[in-house]
Amino acid sequence: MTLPIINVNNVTIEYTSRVGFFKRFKHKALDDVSFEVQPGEVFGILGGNGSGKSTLLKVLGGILHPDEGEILVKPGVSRALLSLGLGFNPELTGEDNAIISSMLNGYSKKQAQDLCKDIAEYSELGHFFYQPVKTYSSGMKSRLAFSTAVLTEVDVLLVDEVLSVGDKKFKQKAQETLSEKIKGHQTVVFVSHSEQQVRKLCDRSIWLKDGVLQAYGPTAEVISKYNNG
Ligand SMILES: Nc1ncnc2c1ncn2[C@@H]1O[C@H](COP(=O)(O)OP(=O)(O)OP(=O)(O)O)[C@@H](O)[C@H]1O
Repeated sequence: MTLPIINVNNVTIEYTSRVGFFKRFKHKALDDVSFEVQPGEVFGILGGNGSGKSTLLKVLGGILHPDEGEILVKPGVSRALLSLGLGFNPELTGEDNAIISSMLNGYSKKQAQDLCKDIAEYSELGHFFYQPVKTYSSGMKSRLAFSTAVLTEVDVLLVDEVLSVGDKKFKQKAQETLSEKIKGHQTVVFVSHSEQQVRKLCDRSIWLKDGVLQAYGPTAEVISKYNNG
């Protein structure tokens, strides 16, 4: 077996929220979670509402840092998180957000500006591409997020339900592009409520329940446990 591209070791994330002037509520969104993602594989994260899937994706994307445990990413590996409404500055235009995203992924300003033309075309946002993101609908934000992440070459794509919004035509185009990337051995970590999508796309998967890992391995086996549990 090759060396993992991402190694998740005993990761725990605890959210603290204020529930009154003197009271705080603590909740473990992830509890001692461990698994590995191999280069070139499509890895699925299954689980019901509130099970910790999006939190885990944010940890994998380096946006959240574990309270306990660690995440080891192979040196030099770039990651992009495709998630609705995350990471965009609402005051900036789609164009500026796309440029910043690509530059955060290691592109020079000139390279990012060149790529921007492709992102504008792929996203089919028309003149809205040059308007502030706060004027976008959720479907338009998802188009911008998908187009930016998928056209910027990154080593690991972290996909969070982005494919579930947008109109039928764009959704189909997005799925075809993702399939092409997968055929080209793109590493993808994929969160979905849809068992069929995970079954179709993912080699291996995990199932999370209340932040705790219930199953880890080949997707068919994980789905069978998910359905019985
Ligand atoms: N910023 C936050 N502050 C406090 N609690 C949070 C926060 N974000 C998430 N949680 C809690 O952490 C748990 C896991 O949330 P998360 O969004 O990761 O779940 P999920 O599996 O992605 O859910 P869904 O399928 O509904 O999108 C939930 O109980 C949620 O209420």
